[in-house]
Amino acid sequence: MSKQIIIATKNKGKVREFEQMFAKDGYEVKSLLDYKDIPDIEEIGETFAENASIKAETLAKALNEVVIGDDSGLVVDALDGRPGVYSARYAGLTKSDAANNEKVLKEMQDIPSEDRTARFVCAIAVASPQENTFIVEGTCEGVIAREPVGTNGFGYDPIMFLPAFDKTMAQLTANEKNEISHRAKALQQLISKWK
Ligand SMILES: O=c1nc[nH]c2c1ncn2[C@H]1C[C@H](O)[C@@H](COP(=O)(O)OP(=O)(O)OP(=O)(O)O)O1
Ligand SMILES: [Mg+2]
Repeated sequence: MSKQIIIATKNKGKVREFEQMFAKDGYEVKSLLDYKDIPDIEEIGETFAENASIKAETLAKALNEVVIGDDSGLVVDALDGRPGVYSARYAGLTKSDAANNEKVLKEMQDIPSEDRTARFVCAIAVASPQENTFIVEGTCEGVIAREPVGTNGFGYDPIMFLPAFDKTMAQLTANEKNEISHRAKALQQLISKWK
């Protein structure tokens, strides 16, 4: 019997990263892309943790299985924490990564280098039909670039510059990103606290 993890996400970039990170433990990853009959889950929470819980609990209930929810996004200091929980829909409901990046860069155009600090945040919630929901969080610090650079990853990766690598997140290989990302750190928390 193959081990299976169900993630309450429709985001292909997240699914790919969870597949990469769970592959070494022999888990098969399922997502909302495999359960087409589940209605859209509304992200009405005010925090990443709330939205991760909403996604995980909704699908756990629908499937009567243990489910993981991931709510994540970009928090920019000079923008008072925006896009934050609105990261996916920042430039509109079409949820375009390119348009979101463009909007952040435009809002940041007059912000000097030293004030361009930002972080990715990822909340992961584990919901089960029987037990209380369990939530962990990971962050990854960087600065907002002047223009998009790199083609790996997804979302805001091309505009998130990581001084320690002298590269944007979109210039890292999948393996490099999966060692240092907010999602990787949240998953490490989950694994260490789960036992
Ligand atoms: O590693 C990342 N590198 C770059 N950008 C990222 C990352 N992780 C999340 N992000 C961005 C994508 C999206 O603009 C938002 C997540 O929004 P979020 O609602 O959690 O996900 P989503 O709507 O794309 O899929 P779903 O809700 O079905 O999981 O933050
Ligand atoms: Mg979403």
